[in-house]
Amino acid sequence: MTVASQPPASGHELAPEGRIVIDNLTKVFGQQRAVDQLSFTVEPGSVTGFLGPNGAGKTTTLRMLLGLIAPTSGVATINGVSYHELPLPLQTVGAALEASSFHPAHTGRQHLQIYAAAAGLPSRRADEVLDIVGLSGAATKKTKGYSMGMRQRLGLAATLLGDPRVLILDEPANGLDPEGIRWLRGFFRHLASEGRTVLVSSHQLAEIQEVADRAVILNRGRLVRAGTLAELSRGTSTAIVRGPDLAPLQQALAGAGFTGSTDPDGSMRVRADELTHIGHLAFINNVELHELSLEAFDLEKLFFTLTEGAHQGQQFDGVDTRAAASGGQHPGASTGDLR
Ligand SMILES: Nc1ncnc2c1ncn2[C@@H]1O[C@H](COP(=O)(O)OP(=O)(O)OP(=O)(O)O)[C@@H](O)[C@H]1O
Repeated sequence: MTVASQPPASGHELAPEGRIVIDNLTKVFGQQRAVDQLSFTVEPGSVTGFLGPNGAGKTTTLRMLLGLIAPTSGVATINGVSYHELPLPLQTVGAALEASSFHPAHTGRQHLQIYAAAAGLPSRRADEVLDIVGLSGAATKKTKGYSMGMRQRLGLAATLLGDPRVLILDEPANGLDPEGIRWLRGFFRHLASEGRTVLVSSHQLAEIQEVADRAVILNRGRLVRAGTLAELSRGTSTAIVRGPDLAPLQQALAGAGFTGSTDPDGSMRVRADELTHIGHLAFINNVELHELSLEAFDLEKLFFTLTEGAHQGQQFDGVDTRAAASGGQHPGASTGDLR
């Protein structure tokens, strides 16, 4: 598959092709601020997870981006213009916002041919996109006999019909088994390596960690954090410290500006990207350690830390971890906020 060459939009030649810009976007439904002064950028050549719990405002944001509803204020652009101003929208953006429904008596090929015809695309595109998603073997099979994984692939195939530079997909990993997730990861990477923009919304954070290299995290309509997964993990890693008497170390850590909490079993969880400083403080304070380890990065845990402060342990320095996560610093920490 090759990247579609798009003519630059007249008057917007400077806007990088495939870039999505959400700028101060707000949507109010009655008393509800579904999306609240949201700003972030999605760059081409990457897979970006658009993450948030149910009701965070993901779908509302994507609907505004795709021109399906009007913002209360702010703008959402693709290639520097709103969706309605795109000269070739279907060849620029492929989107699947809700779980695709298929006519059960149609074959996969027929389903795609209908979409291709509606978009003014040649019928042969149906077979080309079936091939791209690995469904050629099921082209003549009725969709009622498709597995969940095959349905997901068929939905993806439909978004690829116009060979778009930008892909916007809602929960594409839903219902996929580990093999399906592995395939999806390779597929997204391939699309991104061709220079496409892949924006994938999900509340399944563990799955997104497998497929995305960047993430935009949303909660209650507002941006919580945006960056590469590596950047997001920096400054939010947790060191686990165990020992028979950690009180002197806890005091030393708080004095050195570390934040964290103590668990009921006496162990400590300390915000840190590496262990040298903590190990040194333990050494100079004569504190016996039974464990000093870094917890593996887990997007799901990060998300709950950022949005709810899910860890229930007692804060040992009085600093709310959410404050630290949204800009506070401790030695070796980075906010990871790219905006
Ligand atoms: N047309 C509407 N009228 C009134 N309220 C709405 C409308 N659409 C969305 N909302 C509200 O806006 C908030 C954000 O909803 P949205 O569907 O964008 O969230 P989401 O992050 O996509 O959630 P989910 O993962 O459940 O799809 C919710 O509180 C929802 O009830």
